Amino acid sequence: MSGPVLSVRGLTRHYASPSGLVRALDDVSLEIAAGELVGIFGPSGSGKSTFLMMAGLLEAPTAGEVWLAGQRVSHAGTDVDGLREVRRHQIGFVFQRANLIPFLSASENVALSLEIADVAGADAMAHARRLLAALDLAHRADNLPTRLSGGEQQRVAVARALANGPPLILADEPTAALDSVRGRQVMELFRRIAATQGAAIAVVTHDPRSTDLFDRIVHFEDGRMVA
Ligand SMILES: Nc1ncnc2c1ncn2[C@@H]1O[C@H](COP(=O)(O)OP(=O)(O)OP(=O)(O)O)[C@@H](O)[C@H]1O
Repeated sequence: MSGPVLSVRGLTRHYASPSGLVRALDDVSLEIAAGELVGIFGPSGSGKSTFLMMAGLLEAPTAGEVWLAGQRVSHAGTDVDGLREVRRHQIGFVFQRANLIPFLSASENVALSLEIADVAGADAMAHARRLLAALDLAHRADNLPTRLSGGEQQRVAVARALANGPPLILADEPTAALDSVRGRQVMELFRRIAATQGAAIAVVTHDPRSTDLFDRIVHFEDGRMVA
C-alpha cells in the first residue's frame, strides 16, 4: 500500500464548558506511514488524548477529517457508532492500564478480541497463543491477569491490540503504570511491531527515556501540534 496509513487533516475538537469554549484540539494535521512509530509528547491538557480519541474514531471531530488507508472515515458529524467495524479491523488500542478481563486467562483475553471479529474459537485461541509466544509470554498464556506482573499484563494488552493485525495502533500512555525496565520493554515491543508487521503506531507518552525508539516525535501544546 502506498500513502500513509493514518492521515488527519485540520483536526479540531471544541468542548463547551461552564467557563467557555475549550479548544481541546486545534487544527492538527499529521500523517503516519506503515512501519512508522511516532511519539506524541506534551504537557497535561495539551490535547494528546483528544487527538487519539479522534484518530481512533471513538469521537467525531468538531472540524477536520480522519483518513485511514486512503479513505475518509471521520469528519464533523460522523456517527462514530457506525464505525465500529472499521475500528475493530483497522485499529488496535492500548491504554495506560491493561484492563484485561479478570476471570479470563491471558490467551482467552487475546482470543476474545478475535472471536468478536468472527474468528472461530479454536483458531482464535491458536492465534492468541502464537501472539503471546511472539511477545515472550508463552509461559503465561494460561495465567489469569492477577497472576501476571504489571509489565506482563501490559504486554498481553498489546497482544490483544495486535490480534486482528490492525494497520494502525494507538497507545495512550501505555507505560505510565510501569517501572522503567518494564516500560522500556513495552516500548521496544512497539518498535518491533512497527518494524516486523509494518503497523503505523502512535504512542502518547510523558516518558523521555524512550525517545530513541521513535522514528518521529511530535509535541502538542494548548491543543496545537507545535513540532
Ligand atoms: N469531554 C470534555 N469536556 C470538556 N473538556 C474536555 C473534555 N475532554 C477533554 N477536555 C479538555 O480538553 C483539553 C485537552 O484534554 P486531553 O485529555 O486531550 O489532554 P492530554 O494532553 O491528553 O492530557 P493528559 O496528559 O493529562 O492526559 C483539556 O483542557 C481538557 O480539560
